[in-house]
Amino acid sequence: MYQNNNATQDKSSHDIADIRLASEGTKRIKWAKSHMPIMSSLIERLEKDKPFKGLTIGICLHVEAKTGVWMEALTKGGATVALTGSPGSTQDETAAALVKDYGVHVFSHREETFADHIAYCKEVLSFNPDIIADNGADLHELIFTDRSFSHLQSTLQGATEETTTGANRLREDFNSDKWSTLIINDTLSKRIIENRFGVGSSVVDGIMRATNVMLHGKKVVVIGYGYCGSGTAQRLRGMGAHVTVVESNALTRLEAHMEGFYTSTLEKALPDADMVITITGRDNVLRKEHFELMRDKTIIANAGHFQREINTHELETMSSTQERIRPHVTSYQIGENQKQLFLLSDANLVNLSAGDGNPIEIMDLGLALQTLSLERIALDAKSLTKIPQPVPYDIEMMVAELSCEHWINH
Ligand SMILES: NC(=O)c1ccc[n+]([C@@H]2O[C@H](COP(=O)([O-])OP(=O)(O)OC[C@H]3O[C@@H](n4cnc5c(N)ncnc54)[C@H](O)[C@@H]3O)[C@@H](O)[C@H]2O)c1
Repeated sequence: MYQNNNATQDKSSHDIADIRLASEGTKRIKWAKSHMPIMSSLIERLEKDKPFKGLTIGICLHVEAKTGVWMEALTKGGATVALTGSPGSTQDETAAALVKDYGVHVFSHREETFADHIAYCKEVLSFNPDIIADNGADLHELIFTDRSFSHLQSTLQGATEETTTGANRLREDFNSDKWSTLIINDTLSKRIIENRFGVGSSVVDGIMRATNVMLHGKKVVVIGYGYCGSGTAQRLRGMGAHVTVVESNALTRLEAHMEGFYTSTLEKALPDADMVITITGRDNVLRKEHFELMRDKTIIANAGHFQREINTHELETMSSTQERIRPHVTSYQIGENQKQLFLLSDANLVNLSAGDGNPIEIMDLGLALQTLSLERIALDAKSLTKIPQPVPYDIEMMVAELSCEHWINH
């Protein structure tokens, strides 16, 4: 078993589905790396410079092949890494490869529940990380709320946070001034390139893989027209769907209108929809009263960070039977007429659960932002103010220039 020098020694080193899947996972990671020129060049440099030597990094990010390339960058850069993912998005092959071939302490498996996820976040924090890289602020929350980890409030050198949801939680719920958290999602490059273009196309891909249904001519309601929702609405329109946007912010709704989308309220839009997608980052967006309005055979999916955008408990309670009819489709029978509603991927992020998540090249850019942010914290945390804040501008511009070099000028 891989020996970790910095972390607590008398604890399990990993918890994954099946170590025998490692060779398949290593192939996936190598395929991803072959399309990640920015990360490949960073890996070469970090292996020489070793900026993370002696440091333990605790990470929460989807355990999939592109993340695997990031793990290679951090371990070759000298770090001990403990990693967990999110419910529904873990590739068990990648998890096995990271444990066996990359020496990462992985706590994650495909079928994990949200309770498992929190237990795994605790496993990661029990390695006493010097730096954390978070996804949705679950690691941050534990450091602030669980006494077992409160000592990290004074020892942590810094953190990154990947998502819109995590950024909202850090600013609205925790308001920490104990260390700097660099918010990857605050960069325009992540918002525009990843959220708009990457999420837009991968959500369409995930829905098509999950259902195998045609999108042309379908009436699709997209709830939330932020960076991810607008990209998703655009890509769905490109596939021939008739898209209606439901957006709570008046200015953003106006933007959707100016882009030529129908805009409406849930009450008006749902009875006529073939498909409904939530992508807001907020809880309980779809509830009992909304399921009641939907017609027979409506397909429902979530692409926002947390499953709880859709109240699956209320959907279960109001249905007489539930049946998994395809690997990513559950049918709920509802009411006297036995209306069927189809929920994709148990309301987990449909692009990561039913598909492979964002295209590889897009995550080459996003993970370069992550890597350089962690390097800045490791080498120069004192230059950063101790609050949640954007990634330093020079890092964002460096990654944008590298992307131009590899995507356009090559
Ligand atoms: N699936 C993925 O791969 C992926 C990638 C990045 C981000 N995300 C997640 O997607 C979600 C959205 O991210 P974003 O960057 O687009 O955020 P954003 O803040 O840019 O947009 C969210 C939009 O939803 C609207 N909204 C909020 N509550 C609403 C409601 N009840 N009804 C209608 N509209 C509502 C807001 O006004 C806002 O315009 C977040 O949870 C984020 O973490 C997912």
